[in-house]
Amino acid sequence: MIEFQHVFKSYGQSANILADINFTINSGEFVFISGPSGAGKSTLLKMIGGLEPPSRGAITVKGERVDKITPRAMPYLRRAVGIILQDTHLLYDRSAFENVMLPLSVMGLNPDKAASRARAAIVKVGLGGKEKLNPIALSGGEQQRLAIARAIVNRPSILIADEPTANLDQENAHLILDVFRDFNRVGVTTLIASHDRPLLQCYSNRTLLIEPGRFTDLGYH
Ligand SMILES: Nc1ncnc2c1ncn2[C@@H]1O[C@H](COP(=O)(O)OP(=O)(O)OP(=O)(O)O)[C@@H](O)[C@H]1O
Repeated sequence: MIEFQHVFKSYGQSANILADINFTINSGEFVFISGPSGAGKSTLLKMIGGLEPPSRGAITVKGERVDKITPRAMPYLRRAVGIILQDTHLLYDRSAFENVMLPLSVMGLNPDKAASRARAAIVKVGLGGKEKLNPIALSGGEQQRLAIARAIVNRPSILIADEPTANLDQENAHLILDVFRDFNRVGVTTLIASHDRPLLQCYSNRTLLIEPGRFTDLGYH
């Protein structure tokens, strides 16, 4: 489902941040990308989502070569991969509901159908009853859950999240990971970058470790 073959990445003239990365993630897996700050976790996730090109190597997502993606194939990738970046990019000039509606409006879905899907997504992340609030009125953990609702509203088969529990206390961090777990249980392939090893150890999963100059597939625990 996601395959990296001899992938290298550097920014501009800088040295390689990621060098000769090889791995395969199968459909339905729950994978953590772990490692110290600055090692390249965000870069790896962005490359899967087609937001950052590799410098060299092949990246295949759902049978599409992302490193060679054409503008025509981009909407397919956008729908297939739900992305939650470190900055949630929520819009504070509209309600929680309107934030979740946004990706559906872009797709041109029938408004009634879109509204019921958006409502269902909000309920799924535990924010039922808060749809009319501006995201600014939500707690950090709730804003993170709203970003998850917006990422899954298009029913992607892959969900990737960059440090979704950063700045959250333990209880809220677990709530967020439980939300991802629930989506994974219904078949969504899930990748989460986090440097919080103790938190990750609470979940049975596969871990890919990125350290400066080194990539290790730690397998399942
Ligand atoms: N757009 C960019 N242009 C230049 N350098 C970049 C860019 N994005 C990331 N980098 C550099 O690449 C390296 C890896 O960054 P990345 O954000 O992927 O690491 P990370 O493991 O996700 O870190 P963190 O846990 O702090 O988010 C860092 O040295 C960073 O400064």
